[in-house]
Amino acid sequence: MSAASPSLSLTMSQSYDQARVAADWLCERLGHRAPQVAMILGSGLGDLTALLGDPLKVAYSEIPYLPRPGVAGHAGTLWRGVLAGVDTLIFQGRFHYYEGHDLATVTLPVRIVRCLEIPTLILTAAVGGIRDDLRPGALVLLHDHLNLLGENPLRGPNDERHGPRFPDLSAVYSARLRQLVRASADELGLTVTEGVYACFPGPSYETPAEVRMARALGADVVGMSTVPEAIVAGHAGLDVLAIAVVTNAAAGLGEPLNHDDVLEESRKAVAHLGRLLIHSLPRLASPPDNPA
Ligand SMILES: O=P(O)(O)O[C@@H]1C[C@H](O)[C@@H](CO)O1
Ligand code: HPA
Repeated sequence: MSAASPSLSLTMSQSYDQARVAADWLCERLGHRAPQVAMILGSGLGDLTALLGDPLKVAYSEIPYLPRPGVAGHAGTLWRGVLAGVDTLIFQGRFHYYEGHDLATVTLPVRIVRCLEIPTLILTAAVGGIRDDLRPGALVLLHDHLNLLGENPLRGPNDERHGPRFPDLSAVYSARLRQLVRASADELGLTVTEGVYACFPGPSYETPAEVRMARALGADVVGMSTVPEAIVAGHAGLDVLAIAVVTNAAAGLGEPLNHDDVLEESRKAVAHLGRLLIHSLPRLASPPDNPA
């Protein structure tokens, strides 16, 4: 049932059915009680799974309909365990549009999270920094995005089981969750800023002119993921937090780019991102009317 090669285009209803099958399969394998929080880990951030206590894991290749990630730094393992007392599901690795997948496949993990009835989704990503203060290692909470993919994962007939035809994305990145993380960062003495993510299709890094365009459009960071996942999560009514790790100055603003350097920088950031998650996760997992 799983595919190693890029998939053909799926309708939204087919992706709902696939997510339902995968979620039911995961309930049998990892337990029927819904985890409190789900995370999708970006390039080089896989070592965050070491924070999990009592971990259970399953290879993506075993999960119905999930392809194997084809990019270094994306292991392709799904974990369930306890992080700072919070029952957490972690996708160690994501699918990117540039790998050749359609956006339904890219966002299948998000649909699975919805089918598992997990209310809160934390997206993480490695990014290039455009804003002058964003040096490698900086953590940026996304408060908005520019979808420059030229595609939208919700294109095609809408399936109301997923969400409404015309979802409002004006608050897709939860202000409440961002505020909780900022409070945790303050208590830990960590610097965290906010910014706008511009999503390019990749796999080539942006040109300097594209980075200047993204800056002029209001972007603070650039990347090749996260936005399709956030759109689908917003459509499905999930509470979304997105944390970007700056791994490099965006093209034209620093050194030439390569993925090995991106991985090296994001692996370095695991330590402080991990501290931040350990501190903030109990608050993020608490219902708004019952703060931890
Ligand atoms: O999965 P993320 O967005 O963290 O990965 C970034 C974007 C490309 O896949 C890759 C470029 O180095 O890292
Ligand atoms: O500069 C970048 N551009 C796009 N994606 C990235 N992922 C890490 N750095 C970058």
